[in-house]
Amino acid sequence: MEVGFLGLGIMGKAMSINLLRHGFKVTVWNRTLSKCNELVEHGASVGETPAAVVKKCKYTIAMLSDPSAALSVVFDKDGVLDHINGKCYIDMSTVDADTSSKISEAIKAKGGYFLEAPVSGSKKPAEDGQLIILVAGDKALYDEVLPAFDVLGKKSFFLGEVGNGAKMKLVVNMIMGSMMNAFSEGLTLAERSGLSPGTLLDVLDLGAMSNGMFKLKGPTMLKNSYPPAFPLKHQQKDMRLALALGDENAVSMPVAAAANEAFKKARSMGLGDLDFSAVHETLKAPDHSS
Ligand SMILES: NC(=O)C1=CN([C@@H]2O[C@H](COP(=O)(O)OP(=O)(O)OC[C@H]3O[C@@H](n4cnc5c(N)ncnc54)[C@H](OP(=O)(O)O)[C@@H]3O)[C@@H](O)[C@H]2O)C=CC1
Ligand SMILES: O=CCCC(=O)O
Repeated sequence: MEVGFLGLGIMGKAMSINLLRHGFKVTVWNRTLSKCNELVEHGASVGETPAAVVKKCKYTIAMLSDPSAALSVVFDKDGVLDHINGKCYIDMSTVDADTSSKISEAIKAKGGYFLEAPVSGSKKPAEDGQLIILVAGDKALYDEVLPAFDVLGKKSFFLGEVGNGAKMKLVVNMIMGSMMNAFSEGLTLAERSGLSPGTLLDVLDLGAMSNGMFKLKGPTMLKNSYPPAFPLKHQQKDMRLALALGDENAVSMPVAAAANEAFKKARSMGLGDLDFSAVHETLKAPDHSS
């Protein structure tokens, strides 16, 4: 199967390398074109523009930072729409349902086929083909591209009409962002009250709250180390979009709202490009206890 891939950030790079490793022919494009060079070393071809990639490939996947990037790649000059007639577009970026619907409508109006397919799972699962893929849109296209989803992920869910994949992803990340803040507060409280935060990790791991995120991020957070797997600026974008979904549906989300404030504070401290676990740093204000 020949696929195009737009967006070679942390996720897009890992996903496209994984596709190449599994025998897919991949043509890549990235806004900063120099980032394509590493993919060429892995066997990819390069398209000069999103339009050129779509022209060449029957299926094009996108993995872009946010709604504005996702819209720009489709609607701007030399964008996806130029050659979409008869072609298939799969947007795996995390965006809101409105953005996804706008893209879907425009693509269908030009004779193309569309799926939204945001993912749960981060850099390592992307490298290992262990993502969880939240798909919605054209069911026939979903069935057609299952071989690619099977390489990229350990499980895909077909959720019905466009928007449902985006909403599911935002709900999941809203929970994750809130949990990360509670976890950071717990680590800080343990330390400041004279307990060993390392022992707290062991206690948590043995009980009902044991989870992959605490296990993965806890040890690095205790070392004040936040190499970006999921950049904090993207987690804050997801909290913002999830809160907007809460507004639309009159769902009160005080915990998520507080978590969003903490991520905003972290961004204002210049931590946006670090891993989202760097929200831990917002709790390290000078200690006035003595
Ligand atoms: N990292 C993670 O763990 C996960 C991320 N996601 C989601 O996946 C998406 C990508 O995340 P990730 O790879 O981490 O992000 P990165 O910040 O590493 O990469 C972002 C990508 O978007 C491109 N981009 C940004 N703005 C524009 C624009 N205006 N026009 C065209 N391209 C643009 C960047 O291009 P350039 O190189 O030129 O800047 C880059 O290729 C996001 O929606 C994120 O929320 C989902 C699951 C996990
Ligand atoms: O959107 C990013 C999700 C990161 C994860 O699921 O670990």
